Amino acid sequence: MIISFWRYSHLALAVSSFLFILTASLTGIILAFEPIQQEIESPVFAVEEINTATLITSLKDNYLEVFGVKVDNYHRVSASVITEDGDMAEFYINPATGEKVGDIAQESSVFQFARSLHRSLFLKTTGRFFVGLTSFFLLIISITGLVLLLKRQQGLKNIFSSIIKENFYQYGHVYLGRIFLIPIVIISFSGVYLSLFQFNILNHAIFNAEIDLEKIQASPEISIAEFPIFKNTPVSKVKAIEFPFSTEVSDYYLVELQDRNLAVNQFTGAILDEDQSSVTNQIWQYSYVLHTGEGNLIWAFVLLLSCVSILFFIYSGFKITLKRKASKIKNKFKQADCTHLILVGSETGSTLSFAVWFQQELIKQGKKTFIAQMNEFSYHKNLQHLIVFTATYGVGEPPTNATKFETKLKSIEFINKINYSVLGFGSFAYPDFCKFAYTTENLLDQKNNADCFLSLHTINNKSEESFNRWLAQWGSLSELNFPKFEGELLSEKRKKKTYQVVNKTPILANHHTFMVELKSVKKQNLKSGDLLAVSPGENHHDRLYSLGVSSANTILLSVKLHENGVCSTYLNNLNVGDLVQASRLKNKSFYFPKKAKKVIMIATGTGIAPFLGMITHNTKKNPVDLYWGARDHKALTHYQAIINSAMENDRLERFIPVYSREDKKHYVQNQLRENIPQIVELFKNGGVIMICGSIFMQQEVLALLTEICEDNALKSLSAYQNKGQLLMDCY
Ligand SMILES: Cc1cc2nc3c(=O)[nH]c(=O)nc-3n(C[C@H](O)[C@H](O)[C@H](O)COP(=O)(O)O)c2cc1C
Repeated sequence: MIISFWRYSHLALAVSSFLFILTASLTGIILAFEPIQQEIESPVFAVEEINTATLITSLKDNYLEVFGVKVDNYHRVSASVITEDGDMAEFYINPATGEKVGDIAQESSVFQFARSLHRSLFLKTTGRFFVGLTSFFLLIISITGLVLLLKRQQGLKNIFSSIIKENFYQYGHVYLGRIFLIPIVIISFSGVYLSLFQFNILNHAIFNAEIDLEKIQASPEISIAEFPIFKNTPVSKVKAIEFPFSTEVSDYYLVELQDRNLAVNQFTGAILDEDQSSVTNQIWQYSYVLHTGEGNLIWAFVLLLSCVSILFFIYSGFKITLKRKASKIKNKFKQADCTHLILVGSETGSTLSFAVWFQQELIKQGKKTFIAQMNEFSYHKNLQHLIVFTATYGVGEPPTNATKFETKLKSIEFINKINYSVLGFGSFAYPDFCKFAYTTENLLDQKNNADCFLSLHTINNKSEESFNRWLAQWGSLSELNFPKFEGELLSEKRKKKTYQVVNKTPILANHHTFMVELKSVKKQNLKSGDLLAVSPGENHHDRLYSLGVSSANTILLSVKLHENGVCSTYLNNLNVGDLVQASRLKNKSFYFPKKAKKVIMIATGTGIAPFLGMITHNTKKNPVDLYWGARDHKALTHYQAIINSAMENDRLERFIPVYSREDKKHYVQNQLRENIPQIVELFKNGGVIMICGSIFMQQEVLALLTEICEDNALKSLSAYQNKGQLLMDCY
């Protein structure tokens, strides 16, 4: 696995503190309910509108003696008093009347348990230390996460732009990271800050009133109701008041306000001493409220959701890491003995998985092959073939393990002639598609003794089909026969199901196409656009087909019979009633849009199958145009009835067949060019373009769409793709 400093720090800290973070989040979820419960249960008094003078007077009127009052973060006022019956008691009061409104309840044992675990893991000082350290780790994990997010989204200004989907866990990790990053930074920072007090690194300043007792006056005495400081201070600003112990003039009120401490003469109301609350204390107060959610229902709820999100981050983070760890660089031979060298530029490991597979296949074919990261490039005179597999990051930049490649290459002289081939991995969603692969090819181009064996091939979104096309070309040039790369899609152990053939058309002469209709033996919910991986037998790999769902809810497959095609031959030999083993792969990114003012479907050949299903089930009668490219009108034979029925039922507005050997003799992209205003309208109005069929057609159509976007001052095509206005399933 190859990772950058930020990714490594993010991962290493998450792994090392995962058990503590897990405990803190689970207990945090429980504790978040406490302020929610308190907030709901607490009697509400308008403490902003009641002044402290009223509070003190009413207490003095109601009780024999008052020791003190406290106002908590929920704005509940409690008093410690001697009642008329002579009992010492502490309870909640109405601040306006001084009357008792409720007992101070014992904290529930669930919250007590969760709090102890949350604060000290039941390990006293050692536990508190680990909890503090965990908060610190969480803070760093959040900061490194932010850096990774900024890199992924290409800067702050794009932070809320749509996220490029690679898989569910990666998408969820980034999506929720964006939402919960700030609350988690606040939780972790406040946690660290509160911990500093536990270890006396920071201390609460204690207010020691400095008063010259000789000079305290008992006159002019005024009633408490007239004390300016009490009259002008609402109860909401008070944290605690300690009442004078006796009626001696040297005893005074000790008042703790939100922002300062005061000593107040009990006869004259004069302020005897005053101390601003220290910054440390104030930050403590904010940290405490932000960390616990006390007194703010909405924030408590945010804390609850943040703790739940941390659980998701832990789970999805591990899923992502395990996936990335799947491929590792391993070498069987010494580099000096190898004729083939594969260099890999990969940040998150997916390019590496292609490269490792290719290395193994070359070795199987008897080629001594070495694999290395691009940064580790070194030359040996036995080298004949240099194959570079590289991803692109940032704005067309190299992945972290390829940053030194250019310098290394410049310092190398190829003593003997070598052949090089570059394979670029990237995504159309980025403006600089596979740019670093182009840079690499240019650099190699300039070297002496280096010949281009196969010119640059680019792969969008880790497309296995596209990789297989490169493989076939590279194989034929080097006279090697490679099996198909079937990557993770097919290597995953999926459950196979049994399907029965309910219909099969004969082969269409000259076109070699046929339709198969399958029905799942057990009930299954399928959607047009899903993929069916058909098993042609034990010794063969599965083959993927885009499926359509017919009006009778059967699976429609449109198949082209290939001369040596194991799976297409297998399907063609089936008879009605035969059973087929296959598994369904959900392909959510290629479903018919639920809401779209207009849909343009573009297909060639058998790529029409999912669209046949989609138009059949277009019950809302959304306007759909279907462009379909084929050699001649006979190719339509199998699909004609479905298309006619969809048009009659207004489920398909326009069907535009484009025949390359008839009429104008042109291709779908030529036909689309005649309808540019309609495409511009569609992009502007949130319509959707769906493409299914050959990669060649896809590339031509994408080139046209890019041109249309540029010429008509629209957004970039990748922006529409990110918004789900361009859906593709090409092979
Ligand atoms: C943050 C980020 C930036 C990217 N930038 C580009 C880019 O500029 N051009 C491009 O073609 N692909 C870009 N990609 C797509 C990756 O190159 C592509 O997903 C590649 O298959 C990843 O390979 P890896 O898993 O081996 O690192 C980017 C991906 C991410 C996450």
